[in-house]
Amino acid sequence: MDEWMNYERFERQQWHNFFPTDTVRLSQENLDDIKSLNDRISIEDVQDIYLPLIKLLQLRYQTYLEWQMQKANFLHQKVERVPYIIGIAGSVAVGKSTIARLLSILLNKLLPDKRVELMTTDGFLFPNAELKRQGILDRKGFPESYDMEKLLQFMNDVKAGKSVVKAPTYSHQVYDVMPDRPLVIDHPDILIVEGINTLQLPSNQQIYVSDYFDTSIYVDADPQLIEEWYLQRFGMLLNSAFTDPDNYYYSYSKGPRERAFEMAKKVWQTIDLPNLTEYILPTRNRANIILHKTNNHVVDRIYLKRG
Ligand SMILES: Nc1ncnc2c1ncn2[C@@H]1O[C@H](COP(=O)(O)OP(=O)(O)O)[C@@H](O)[C@H]1O
Ligand SMILES: CC(C)(COP(=O)(O)O)[C@@H](O)C(=O)NCCC(=O)O
Repeated sequence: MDEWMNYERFERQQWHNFFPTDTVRLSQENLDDIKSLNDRISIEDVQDIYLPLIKLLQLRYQTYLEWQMQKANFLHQKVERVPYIIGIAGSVAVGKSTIARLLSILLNKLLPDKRVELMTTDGFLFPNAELKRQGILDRKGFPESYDMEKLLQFMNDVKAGKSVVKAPTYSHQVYDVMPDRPLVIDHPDILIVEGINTLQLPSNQQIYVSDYFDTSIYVDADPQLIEEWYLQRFGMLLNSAFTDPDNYYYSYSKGPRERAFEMAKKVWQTIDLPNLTEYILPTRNRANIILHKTNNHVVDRIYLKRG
């Protein structure tokens, strides 16, 4: 069966024409925020792709608020403010967290009176010590390496409107979870949840994390390009490790650079690529929206699920 049959496909120019963004002026402050997030993000992409996407998300959000009100009236309940949750999935290093942060800047611009928060599911990985104990350190990122029960409980608490919910965090530099640095989510209007596993069915649970999503986005690209982006990011991690003995990559940064890159290439080939092929890519067509990227992270087409 054609896995694309329930999607409509839009080319870049066509997508841009749905919402000619000459009408939205990004302030210098917005541009500075975007550039400080990642100075390689193309502002043309922001105008052509992400602003129309934000407009679409805004329309979905308005419908959601309306539905919350209708439902409460029907059930004779008080209208509660329930966070709207946007999920972002895709391979390691495809650019999920960059897009998540960009969307949060743009949502703040378009909906200044709404509070937007951001979290990543990396924090729900088991600590390295536990992965070692189970003999699965080389399976980091695979479904069994996450505490999915804890993640589902987190999603449930947020959707139930609990006011202060803590999420554990992860550091790429330390290469481990940071139990002392939880992220506090305090009843946002919109929560963006980003992670490779956000559209997966946990192996030992019956609930999908995405059951809590009001919109889901899958970021897609050719695995060969993603490998390139993975190695570029590795290069940046290596550069910043040089002066920091606590950094996981410190010893690699002191040795020959080619050796470090050989190691990173091997990690991509033996861990992240098989994870993409076996567990992440098969979740692609659960997403409402698929963003397809080509060279230099440029989005060349977008798919919208019908209905
Ligand atoms: N739009 C973009 N333009 C340029 N570089 C990008 C863009 N998005 C991501 N990157 C770079 O690609 C690499 C992977 O991005 P990241 O957001 O860390 O991916 P993920 O969260 O999916 O692992 C990083 O080095 C990041 O700076
Ligand atoms: C922590 C991660 C699973 C999360 O992925 P990301 O935030 O990069 O999308 C990944 O970065 C990772 O560490 N994978 C294990 C193999 C590796 O070192 O790349």
